[in-house]
Amino acid sequence: MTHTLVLLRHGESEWNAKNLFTGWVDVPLNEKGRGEAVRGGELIRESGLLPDVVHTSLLRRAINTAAISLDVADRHWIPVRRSWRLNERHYGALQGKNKKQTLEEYGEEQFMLWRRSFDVPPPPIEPGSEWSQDGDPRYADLGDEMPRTECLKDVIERFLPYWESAIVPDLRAGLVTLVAAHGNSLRALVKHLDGISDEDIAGLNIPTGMPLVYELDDDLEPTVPGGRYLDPDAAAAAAAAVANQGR
Ligand SMILES: O=C(O)[C@@H](CO)OP(=O)(O)O
Repeated sequence: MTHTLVLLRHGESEWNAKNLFTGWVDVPLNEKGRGEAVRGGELIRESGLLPDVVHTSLLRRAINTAAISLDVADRHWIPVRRSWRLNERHYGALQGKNKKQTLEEYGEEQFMLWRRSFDVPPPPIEPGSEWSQDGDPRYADLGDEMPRTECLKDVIERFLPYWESAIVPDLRAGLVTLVAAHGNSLRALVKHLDGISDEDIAGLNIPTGMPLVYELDDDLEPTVPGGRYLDPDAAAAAAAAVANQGR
C-alpha cells in the first residue's frame, strides 16, 4: 500500500512580488498568488488525487492558498489542522528587508549563507521591532520555543514533531494528505523525505502554487525520489525563478 502526500507552497504573496524577506510576517497573497492557488486546485482536481485532510501553517498565505485550491477541487469541506510548526522559517532581523539590497550590502557569500545554508541563521530579530511577532496571540503558547531567527536545521527540528504526531497518522490511516505551507518549511520536509544531504539541500527551491505529489511506501520512503510535480515544466521554470531572487 502506498500513502499519498501532496505538498503545496502558497501562491505568490505581496512580499514575494516586492522581493522582501518574509518569514513569519503574515503577508497576504496577491492577485497572481490567488491565480496560482486556483491553478493548483485545478491540477489537483484533474489528477484525481483528492485530499481527505489538509494541514497548514498559521500564516494567511498558506491558509488561503489551501482554501482556494480546495474550493476549486470541490474539497473545501475536508478537515483542517494548523500548526506554527509548518510556518515559514523565521527570517530574524532580515524580515521586511529587500533581498536585492541585502545582496548588494552584504555580498553574495553572506547573502547565500543566510538564505540557503543549513545551519547559519540570520541575526535574531529585535524584540518589539516592526516585523517581530511578539505579543501575537496565535503564538501565545510557545513560550521559550518562540523563535527570534531560524536556519533550516532549526526548521527541521521544530517541524519533525508535527510530522510524526499529526501528519504521519493521517498518512497511515490511508488519507490523501495535503500540506499547504512555505518555501523553507517544505524544503525541510522534502529534505527529510528524500534524505537530501545538508549540502545538497541548498540547491533545492520549491515553486509557489505547484502541487508536488509523493507516493510513500510503508516505511514512508518516496517510491519516486523527489516526488512528482503535477505540472513539471511550469514547476521547473518557477523553481529557477526562486533560486534567482535577489538578482
Ligand atoms: O522570504 C521568505 O520568507 C522566503 C520565502 O519567500 O524567502 P527565501 O526563498 O529567500 O528563503
